[in-house]
Order: sequence, then structure tokens, then C-alpha cells
Amino acid sequence: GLGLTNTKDGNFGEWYSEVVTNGEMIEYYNISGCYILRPWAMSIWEIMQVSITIYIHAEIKKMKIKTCYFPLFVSNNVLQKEKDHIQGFAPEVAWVTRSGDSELEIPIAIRPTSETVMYPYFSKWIRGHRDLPLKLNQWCNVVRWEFSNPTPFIRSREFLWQEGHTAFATKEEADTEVVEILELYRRLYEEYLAVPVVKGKKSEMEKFAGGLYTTSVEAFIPHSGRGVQGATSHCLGQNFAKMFEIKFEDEKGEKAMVWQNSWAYSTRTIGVMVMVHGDDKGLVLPPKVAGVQVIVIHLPYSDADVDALVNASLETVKALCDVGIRAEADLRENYKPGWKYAHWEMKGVPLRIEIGPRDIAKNQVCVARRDNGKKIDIPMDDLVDKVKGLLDDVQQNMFEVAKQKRDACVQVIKTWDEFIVALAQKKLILAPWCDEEEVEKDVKTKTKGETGAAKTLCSPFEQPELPKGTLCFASGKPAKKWTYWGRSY
Ligand SMILES: O=C1CCCN[C@@H]1CCCn1cnc2cc(F)c(F)cc2c1=O
Ligand SMILES: [Mg+2]
Repeated sequence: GLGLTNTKDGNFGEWYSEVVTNGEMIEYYNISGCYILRPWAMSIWEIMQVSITIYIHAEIKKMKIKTCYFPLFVSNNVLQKEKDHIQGFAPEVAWVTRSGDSELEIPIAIRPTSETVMYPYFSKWIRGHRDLPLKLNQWCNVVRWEFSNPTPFIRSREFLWQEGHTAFATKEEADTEVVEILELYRRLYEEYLAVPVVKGKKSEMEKFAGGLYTTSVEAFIPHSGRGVQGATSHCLGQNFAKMFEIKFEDEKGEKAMVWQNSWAYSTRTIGVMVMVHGDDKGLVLPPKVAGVQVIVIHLPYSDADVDALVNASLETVKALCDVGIRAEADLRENYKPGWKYAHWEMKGVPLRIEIGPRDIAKNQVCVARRDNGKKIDIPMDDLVDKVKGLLDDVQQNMFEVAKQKRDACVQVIKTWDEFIVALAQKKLILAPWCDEEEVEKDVKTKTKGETGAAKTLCSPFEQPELPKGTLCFASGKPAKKWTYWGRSY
């Protein structure tokens, strides 16, 4: 029957796996690290796609990013072109080596990301400064044959994402876009997924080696005590322009290299949302991204007028759909109301409307919230306004609760001993750091354990005050910046 065998506090990993499958988001596949995304997951991804597309294409934002699509396959010589950043990733690259029973002359890689696919054409298309800024985005899948423990949405060998690739005449324009895109990602997390994130800059060691600097929105999973990189926005500098000779003739008629960015938001975001909001009854979906926001269930007690109940259910669904609320009725006769309650709670539908004979008599409905379980009777005359208000309340409440839980995990520390204690307590650690890579490597080495080493997550743009003379928690050298540390996915 229904119900989870694992609790979120009991065995988080098993709980998560059960919730994404019982919630009908994921079906496990017979190739490790690959998952089937069922409609309940795809409906969320589609809402994210629409939201991002409206945001980046809308005139109001004047971002004017155009959608393109480049091939899945990368020729070997092109992929290897960006030597230093690829060599670290080589083990993850998947290759096509034959078609049918004939070997390919030269193996062809499947894109793990599209810089090397796109940039030879950026070089061809960008000639004069009038060709700038060039701003392209594609929605696609990418393949990275990772070996660390696969986790649905969070770490899979194939995932869906959007990858934006832009080119500018000046560094200033690139720097500006990096933070504009990061703000878009923050809003998607906080206003749609109801997940609090920190905006910050990656350390030199954690950044994308092929770029100039990396910014990211960092989420945190209280139950596992792990940070998770939510989405990234890189400034690539002129590194790829040099490599792929992407130059333009500036106003003075001189050849200059472009400044580039690349940024991505992937299906990992769905996993983060599930981990943060899910509970022991299953998924809890934020209304903004829920494929079904309201499920209507009628209560056909033996002596009830079933037709009246069914009609009231259909009327309720129609009234809500007419104002753009995603409502459905579960009228199946072969399931009892109790089973339906558990089923739709497992799927995380934000509101359940119950309609029984008593509700018909009083011309009202009873609404149950998935986030806090509260029940409210609503007169049919106020249905639309009250349900709209409730959906907003649920969205807001889910964010507030998640933010309060995340903030409760933050531990500010000053010394190594405090750091080790906080790490053992699964905290999100904020510490003063000397910003030296050797020290970062040393912390990783010293904290290696079966649950993974501690690493820097980001240095928050919002820096707390750093009193003069504050020392680095790990090296004792003068601290340069406050940085978030923790174990991560
Ligand atoms: O993260 C982004 C945003 C969207 C476009 N790409 C950038 C950097 C991706 C960094 N990265 C990440 N993973 C990789 C895995 C590989 F197998 C490989 F060959 C290359 C890479 C790789 O370059
Ligand atoms: Mg990786």
C-alpha cells in the first residue's frame, strides 16, 4: 500500500529515493545513474523553462537572449582544444565509438557541456563590434559519466539544463550580466521553488578552471547537512576567446578579443526542492511549480447523493481552472477517499478540497493545506479568492519555514576546533578565511571521511563585518573574507 517505509530523519537517502518514486517523479532505469523523468517531474521542469524564457526574452529585462540548438556530438580534436579545463574532466566524457558493427574512424564525444561545440562558430559569426553582444541559450541534455554515488536529479549521468553562452565587447558588460543571471537564479529558487539560497563567488579551487571567475547560488539541505550548488553563472574572461580566436574589430578598427559568460540551471533544482520541502508523507510542492495545485476529492458516504457530489466537484474544478489555477478532481470510484488523501499527499499537491454531503448542504468546501495540514471551510461564493489567497500563503509559508530551518543550520566559527565541532553537527559553516588555496586543500585533506570532505561553498556577496586582526580559522593567517564551508553533494 501507500506510505513510506523510511522517515526523513531516519534514513534521508532512502527516504529521498522513495519519495521521488512514490511521488511518481522518477522511475529507476536499468542503466546506473540514468533515471526516467515522469510527467510529475517534467511538469515542474516545463514551468521552470517557461519562467526562465519569459524572464530572459522579455523586453522589460532587455536581456534579448536568443534560443539556439547545437549538436549533441563533439569531435575529439575540438573537445581537447581547451586542454587545461578538459583534462580534469576527461574520465567523465562519454564517447561514441561505432555505429552498427562498423567502428568509427575517430571516436565522437557526447557533449558534457557546449563551450567547445559552440565557440568555433562564435569565432566565425563574430566579426565586427556590431555583432556584439552575442547572447545564445539552449535547452538540452548533457552527459557526464560520473562515478560518485548517483542521486536522482542531484547527480545523474544525463541531465537536462539550459546553458547560456554570451559574448561582449567589454568586461564591464560581461560582469554585469553574470550578476543579472545570478539574480534570476536566486528568484527561481526563492520565489518559485521556495528554497533559500546564498549568492556568492566560488574559490579559485572550486571555480570552473576554464573561466575567469564563477558565481553561484548555494542551497543547503538541513537533513543531510550538505550544501548543494544550485546554479552557476561564470565569467569566462577572454580565455575561450584566445583559444577559439573569437575577435572583433572595435570602433578604432583594432582587433580585440571578446569577453564571455556561460551560465546554467539544471534539473538538479527539482531534487533540491524535494529534499528541502519533502516530509514523511511524501513530496510537498510549492504552488508556483506544482503541476496540480488543487485536487478535489468528493466523499460519497453510503446515503449521499453521489451525483450532487460529483457535480459540485466538477463545478469547483471549473471555477478554479477558469482563473488559471491548476485544479483537478479525482473522481475514481475504485479508490476510497482515504486512499486518495494519502496518494495526493504523497504527490505533494498543495491544496486538497474535500466535498461531502455536509459541504453541499452548507454550499461550502473544506480545504486542507499540504504544507501545515490545516483545514479551512470556505463558502463556495468565496472559493476563487480564498483558494488564490491560500496558494499564496502556502508558497510564502514554505519559503519562510525553509529559510528559518536553513538559518538555524548556519554556524559562525572563528577557530579550527569550532569548525570541526560544527562540521560534526552538520552545520553550514561561516568562517573567516585567508583565501589561500593551500589552506583550502589542507582543510579538505584533514576532513576527509566516509561522508566526504569539507570544502568551500562560496564567499557570500553579502560579507559580514570582518574586524581588523581577525585570523583565518584554519591557517591563523590574517583573514581576507567570510566564506561558507561544508560537505556538499
Ligand atoms: O557550468 C557551466 C554553465 C554552462 C556551460 N558550461 C559551464 C562550465 C561547465 C564546466 N564543466 C563541467 N563538467 C564537465 C565535464 C566534462 F566531462 C567536460 F568535458 C567538461 C566539463 C566542464 O567544462
Ligand atoms: Mg562535475
